[in-house]
Amino acid sequence: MSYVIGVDLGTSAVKTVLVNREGKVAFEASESYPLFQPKAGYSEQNPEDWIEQTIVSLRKLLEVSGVQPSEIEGLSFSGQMHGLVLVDAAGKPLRNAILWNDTRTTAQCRRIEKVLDGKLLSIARNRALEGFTLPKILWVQENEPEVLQQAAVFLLPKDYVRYRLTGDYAMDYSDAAGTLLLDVAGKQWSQEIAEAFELPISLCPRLVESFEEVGTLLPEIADQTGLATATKVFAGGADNACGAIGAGILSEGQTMCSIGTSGVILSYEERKDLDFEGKVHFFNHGEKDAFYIMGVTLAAGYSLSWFKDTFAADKSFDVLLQGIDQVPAGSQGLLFTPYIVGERTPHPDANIRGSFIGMDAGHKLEHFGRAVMEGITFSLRESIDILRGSGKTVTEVISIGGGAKNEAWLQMQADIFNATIVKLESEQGPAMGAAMLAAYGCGWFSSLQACATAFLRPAKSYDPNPETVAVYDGLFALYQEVYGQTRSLNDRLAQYR
Ligand SMILES: Nc1ncnc2c1ncn2[C@@H]1O[C@H](COP(=O)(O)OP(=O)(O)O)[C@@H](O)[C@H]1O
Ligand SMILES: O=C(CO)[C@@H](O)[C@H](O)COP(=O)(O)O
Repeated sequence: MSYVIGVDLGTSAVKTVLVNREGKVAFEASESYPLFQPKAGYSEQNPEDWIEQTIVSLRKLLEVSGVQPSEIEGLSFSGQMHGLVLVDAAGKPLRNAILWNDTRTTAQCRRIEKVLDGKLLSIARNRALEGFTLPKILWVQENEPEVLQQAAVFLLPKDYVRYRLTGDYAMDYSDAAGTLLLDVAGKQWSQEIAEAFELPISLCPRLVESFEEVGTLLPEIADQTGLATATKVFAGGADNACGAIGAGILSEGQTMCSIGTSGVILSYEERKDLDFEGKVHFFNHGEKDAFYIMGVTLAAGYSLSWFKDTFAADKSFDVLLQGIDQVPAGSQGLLFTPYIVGERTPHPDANIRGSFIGMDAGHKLEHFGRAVMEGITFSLRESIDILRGSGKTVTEVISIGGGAKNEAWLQMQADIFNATIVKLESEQGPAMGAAMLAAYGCGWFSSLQACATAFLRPAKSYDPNPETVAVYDGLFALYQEVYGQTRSLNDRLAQYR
């Protein structure tokens, strides 16, 4: 039997899947690593933690599966987007990685808008948001100039891991699109944007397609993981592009909901000249010359894990969520907004923070748990509404990520989105998408679409219940008011954080 491996470098953990020629996940492994928040709004990881845990995860995958290294033909990656890894001439990281959910860069976003004005949207096709990479590079330029001076190249998280596994620098278009330095439609680094901020273009690595073979494993990595040096390595893609591939979002009209640390509503797009005025992100897909649009909730799964860790640390997710289907839709008047690290879509606002509105003495832990899940899902509904408002029809949504593990949450998505929710056999969308890039790269299929047809199987679907849809429609209107009503309060509270 032959296999491919997908490595998903997430924010909470690295997940690896071993997939056979039929698309069956033969084995999966996961190793977590810490997130450092030295100040409010800061979010960093140590790139060395990614390397150590990726190696452990790959080794476990081989040991537990008993598969022979020679049976594994290829390996590819999916990675958390936007995170800045600056490396020196010897390939050593110069500081911790600054992650996608770090919001320290508001001043740099305003600088980008002032310097580039309308050019930003016409070239990079996205607004200046705190999470993107260029504002992070400018933050280092302004605050740690000695670090930027020593930098030979900047990489994104999974590109750094791939570099350590193969010894080569590269970045694929889908991940490069989230830097604000790429001419998204033209598929090349923007000299104009780099020059506007006095950044040498040599800082940008070689651009490749997600399914392109970029090397094989270094002997020391083969030694540590048990894999063969001949294993082909394919570039891989941004976790949302890979999630889309792993959910089969490969043609017009298909929509995905991903609840990982962040939350994403994503729709396939082949028209490169569409203008959403920056209301949603517009990025290159992992499929050649295709694109996708998406809206992002910064703290989706993260709101639930924050809630669990803070108020029910002794409980597993399954135990915490056990009683929530006994609580009626609307959590008996308790509303939550998931702005605990700021927000992106539809409110690009680093200062806004979350709220529980309507707390009553009768509310129990399960009301709060349900309200948190409803608030996260309402936030994602805002992105669904933007898609619908742009003329797209959303009647079916493929749901992936950690949030798709819970049945009640899947039904809640159906009722809040008023669409049928489909869960696939594996909710490991991004890791599966990475494995599919390797399978296609190895020549197992003539296209990613053909690979999706062979690999992806629906497990269950959840239809909206019209009565619950009506309840949620009413509550959603109230939810939408909370941002405006709490905005100025949060601006004034910011000084106390
Ligand atoms: N059993 C579960 N039920 C509901 N939600 C869960 C469960 N397990 C994990 N989650 C949610 O999924 C999130 C992690 O999703 P995952 O896709 O693994 O994230 P990432 O790729 O960002 O590391 C957690 O923050 C949590 O909110
Ligand atoms: O910033 C974005 C997308 O723009 C996030 O979606 C990151 O890519 C992190 O993803 P997860 O760790 O939640 O999968």
